[in-house]
Amino acid sequence: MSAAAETGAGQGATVSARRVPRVLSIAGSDPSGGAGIQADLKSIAAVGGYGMSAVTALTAQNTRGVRAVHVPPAAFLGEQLDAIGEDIAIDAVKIGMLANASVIEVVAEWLRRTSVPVVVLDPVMVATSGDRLLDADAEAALRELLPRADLITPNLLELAVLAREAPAATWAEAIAQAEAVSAATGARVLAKGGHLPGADAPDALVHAASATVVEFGGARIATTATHGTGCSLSSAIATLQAELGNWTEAVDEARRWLRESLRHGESLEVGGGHGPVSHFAGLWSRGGLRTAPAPREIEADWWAGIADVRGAIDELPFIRALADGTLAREPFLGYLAQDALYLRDYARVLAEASRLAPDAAAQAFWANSAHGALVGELELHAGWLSGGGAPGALGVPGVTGGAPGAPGVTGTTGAADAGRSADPLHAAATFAAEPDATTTAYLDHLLATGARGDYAVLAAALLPCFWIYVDLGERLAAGDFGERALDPGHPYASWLATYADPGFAQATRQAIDLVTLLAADATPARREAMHRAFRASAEHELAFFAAPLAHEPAPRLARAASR
Ligand SMILES: Nc1ncnc2c1ncn2[C@@H]1O[C@H](COP(=O)(O)OP(=O)(O)O)[C@@H](O)[C@H]1O
Ligand SMILES: Cc1ncc(COP(=O)(O)OP(=O)(O)O)c(N)n1
Repeated sequence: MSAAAETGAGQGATVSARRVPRVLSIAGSDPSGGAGIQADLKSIAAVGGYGMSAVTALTAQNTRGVRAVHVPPAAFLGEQLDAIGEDIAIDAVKIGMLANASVIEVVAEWLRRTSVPVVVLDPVMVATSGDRLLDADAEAALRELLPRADLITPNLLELAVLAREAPAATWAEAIAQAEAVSAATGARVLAKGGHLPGADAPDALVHAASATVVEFGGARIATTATHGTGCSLSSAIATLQAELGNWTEAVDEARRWLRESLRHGESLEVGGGHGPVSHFAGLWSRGGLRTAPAPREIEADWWAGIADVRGAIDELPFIRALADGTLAREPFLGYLAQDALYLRDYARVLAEASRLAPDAAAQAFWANSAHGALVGELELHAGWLSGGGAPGALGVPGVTGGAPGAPGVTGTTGAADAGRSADPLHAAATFAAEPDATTTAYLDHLLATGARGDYAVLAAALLPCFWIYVDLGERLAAGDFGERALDPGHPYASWLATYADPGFAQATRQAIDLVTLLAADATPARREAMHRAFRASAEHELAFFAAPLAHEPAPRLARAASR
């Protein structure tokens, strides 16, 4: 029967799924880190569990073999088990090396009075090196313990001992032995083909009570790094069973993880014998090793990373002339005409972000921003472009329009107050101009980012339009560009007022929080892609501000250091 064919008969449905299962390994110590409790704790963590360990025995071993075994008094194992069990709810137990009959008795007695939902028993008898890890006279005690397990995971030689037969020479014989052991104990048995000769390394989950045999195929991986594979597999299965509550799925996933770890074992270069598997290879390659930066760190880092762009914007003749009121009307209106064209498509990209957003709050935020960019902003533009005059006055109530390109704004604008444009979105003058090369380049960047469909990267690309304008507005309002910008008689007073709009500042705060949270949760590669998109948009902002007075010498960009 294939894994997919099993219907779930006898799947151990009593197990309640737990996101981070608390898993106890009762096993021996391998100081070389490849087998025993060391392998168990790594395996439990690697597949998503919280690992604990009660040590049955200390071995002196490395990748070449076992040199000595020391078994502390069994009563001390009992103390370890009680200390854990009396304080911590245990979702699964994995049992490994038990050393002798006294140790087995302590474990059996503890299991009798402890309710553990998942018990996986790896009946460790002899290491691959040939060294004994269980006293010969302890086999009978081990047999007594077997029915306490939900799953037993013997290798080929251990299976033969448990079945009281000669080691299986074929895979079919191994499955037959596993059926016999399952029938005798009531437990599931995982027959393992690791010690079989041949190109395949199959496993089979055998359950006599439900007459099911689920086979897991797989080519043998050519590696010497097989030390501790049995320990690692059984711990991973215990953890995954506690999480998934389905033996077939737990074994399937544990095997997929083990095979990936086996493939990377040799690259660890641990020891000259049979080295360990690389328990975290998959996590290391997929998740990265460094702790992700917090949203606030990303905010500071990205902002510092465009210090050069912001500095260059501050020095632009357009910004300086806008601030001190000397900007001629023609370049100002030219700027507004391009900004109107920009906003029309920027709103489309905001709407695309809303479409891609994974939750309702983000969806509403981007949709509201798209609406604000179209309605609030374009009304303001239309007022200037159709009438050619300054709409409204500084501080007109209800003027909640943001800066050019600033979304997230609503309310009556100066243009509406001036009554010049009843329907700005259709006012011919608003969109009369052709987009110039700078506007086209910025929009191409945003539209292409939107079309690629990566929500986080798109959100990062949209952010500079909020952030740079609000920063500029706050500093203009604070007089950083000269007192003239605060003068109600300034020719562009009502326009400058929109830069410092509190509603826009609030929307910008939301956008920063949203994007930096996405970046903190992203993989390093994705975070980097977000950062690149953010930086590119910031550079487009600079070009956009420079364009109206492009004949003036543009400031040079001295790129700021960024992480
Ligand atoms: N070279 C290999 N390639 C692929 N899988 C392997 C290899 N060696 C062992 N395994 C797998 O590792 C797990 C442990 O098996 P095994 O080595 O038989 O047990 P033990 O480590 O208890 O002796 C099984 O899932 C087995 O199929
Ligand atoms: C302390 C300790 N426990 C168990 C083993 C056996 O490990 P296992 O996973 O069965 O694999 P091999 O190392 O025997 O291939 C051990 N060596 N030490």
